[in-house]
Amino acid sequence: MNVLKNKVNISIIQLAGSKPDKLSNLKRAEDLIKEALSKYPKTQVVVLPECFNAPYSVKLFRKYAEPIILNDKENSPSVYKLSELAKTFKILLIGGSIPEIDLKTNKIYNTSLVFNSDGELIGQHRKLHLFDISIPNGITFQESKTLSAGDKLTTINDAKTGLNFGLGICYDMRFPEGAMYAARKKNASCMIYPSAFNTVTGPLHWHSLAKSRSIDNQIYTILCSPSRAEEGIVDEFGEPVYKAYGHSIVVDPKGGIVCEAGENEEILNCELDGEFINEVRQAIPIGFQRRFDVYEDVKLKE
Ligand SMILES: NC(=O)CC(=O)C(=O)O
Repeated sequence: MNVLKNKVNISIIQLAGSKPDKLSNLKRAEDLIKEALSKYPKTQVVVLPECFNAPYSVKLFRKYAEPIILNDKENSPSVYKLSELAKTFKILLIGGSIPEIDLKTNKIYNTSLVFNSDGELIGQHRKLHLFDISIPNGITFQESKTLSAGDKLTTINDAKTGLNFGLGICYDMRFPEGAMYAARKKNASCMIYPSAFNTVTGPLHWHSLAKSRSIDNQIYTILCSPSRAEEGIVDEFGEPVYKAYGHSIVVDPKGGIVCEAGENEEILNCELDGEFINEVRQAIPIGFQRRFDVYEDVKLKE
């Protein structure tokens, strides 16, 4: 089966770590999307990083959270802006992630929204695996203190670009089942993870995880991070809350790095090529060679 019929051109925007002013974060995203399209006019898909509209901070998620209401600039300014940008620039926009409040339950989620080139919301992923870790002399982060976890895997098929992809957020990439489900069950050609690793876990695992998700499933893996400012991501008092790793990256189905950013604000651009996926799968046909007679099939539910 042809996993991706036509080549798809994608720009990955390594935005500056978010500042306390939400509207200026949205404006910065708009400016860099404009820049991406003027530098790379063939761009069909744009990806933004995790928590691109607010400081990445357990204490601040609730303060910055907004409900997902369409066409409501006042109450859902980020949702409004993402839809407008997708429509204005005629792009499939993977809108990083934003803190979301569910007004029925009052719960907060870390949510990625996807808009097609008509500005329609075609997908929504709530971070499934919350980033709760404690590395001695390294970093402690407990998203579950204020966030709730999503309860669904997400794959999205965009009819206009022909891109069929799995979507996860950051820590989700550490759990291979999401990528396996997207690639094996849903025929996805890539996994896209808006992310924000840090300067402790980034050097440890960022590249290896991107390569693993690609090699295991013979798909493209796209990680989009905020840039690493000297002072890191700060709160409204200028206190550092998080230092993002940077190094946004695209890994191909063979495990090769297609492009990688440094630590500063930067725009990556490349093409996703379905023919290359086919070539890799023919050369190393692991898709047909699984030994479910020896080990049980992984129970990937619909
Ligand atoms: N920020 C995250 O969700 C994940 C992360 O930094 C890591 O897994 O490391």
